[in-house]
Amino acid sequence: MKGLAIVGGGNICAALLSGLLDGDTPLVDRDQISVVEQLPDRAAYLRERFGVSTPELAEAVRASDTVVLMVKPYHIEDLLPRLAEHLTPDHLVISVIGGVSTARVESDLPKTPVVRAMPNTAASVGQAITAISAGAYAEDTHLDRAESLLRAVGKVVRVPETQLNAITAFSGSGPAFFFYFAEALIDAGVLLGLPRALSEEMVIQTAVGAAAMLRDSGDDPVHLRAAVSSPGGTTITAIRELEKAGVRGAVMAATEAGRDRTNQISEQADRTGR
Ligand SMILES: NC(=O)C1=CN([C@@H]2O[C@H](COP(=O)(O)OP(=O)(O)OC[C@H]3O[C@@H](n4cnc5c(N)ncnc54)[C@H](O)[C@@H]3O)[C@@H](O)[C@H]2O)C=CC1
Ligand SMILES: O=C(O)[C@@H]1CCC=N1
Repeated sequence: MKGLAIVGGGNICAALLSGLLDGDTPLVDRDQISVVEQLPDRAAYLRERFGVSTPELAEAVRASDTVVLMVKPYHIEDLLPRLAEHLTPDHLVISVIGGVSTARVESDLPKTPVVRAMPNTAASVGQAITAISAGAYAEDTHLDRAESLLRAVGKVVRVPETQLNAITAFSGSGPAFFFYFAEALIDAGVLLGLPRALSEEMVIQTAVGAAAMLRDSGDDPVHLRAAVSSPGGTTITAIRELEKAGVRGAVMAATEAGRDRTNQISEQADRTGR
């Protein structure tokens, strides 16, 4: 890689930078990374925290062959025409922008290879799952380039772009759903009379243990839950309450709502295209 330019230095950018640069053997040389961030205080934080440079757009694009877009969907109308002025035929654009299609990004750029990617914030600890799709001008070599970058911060799967709006609301948002459940369980421990710090410690380690079992045991969640649920015991008694409250249906409805919101963002973005 010649250099990596990231445009938009917010939460997902910080997660990617943590995953790439933290640790004893950084996966990418920090001298090769520049972040274009419009808020001066945020740019200063990124320089201080990650040791990356924060130049203007033109300079960052000139010093790179890969440009990662990490702005909000409503930022693209202003950004893409300015980006187009600085791109060369050697550039690959990786767009992480939720709900914005490769066709919409391409519509403001000069026949540029675009790969759309949906990671999640677990990139910060090298445990993301990222789905990627190629745009009209991206070839396998471009997908390979995007994959090798994103593999440095977790797993990568290649999917048809038609699945990416669902995936945005599913694994893109996914960590938030697990954090939400952890929050609820910590409060539940407090309700049962445990000190909050102890409840938090127990919930975090229980989540880590359950995640490791899901990944490593070779068993599916149904069997793993059955093995915790003794006949006539405490677990099944508690699970009945989750079923009565419709938690399973609520999870499905929540992801549908997220997917619908992503579709709405896509339509709004398409209306601003050329
Ligand atoms: N936060 C997450 O977990 C994930 C976010 N995404 C996607 O990543 C994108 C960014 O999300 P967040 O980081 O959460 O948002 P954020 O609001 O934290 O960060 C966006 C940053 O872009 C900057 N920015 C906007 N326009 C700019 C421009 N023209 N030049 C330079 N900087 C500019 C803003 O000042 C802000 O710091 C969104 O499109 C979102 O859908 C994708 C996967 C996961
Ligand atoms: O909430 C959002 O819009 C973004 C997309 C996926 C995760 N965060």
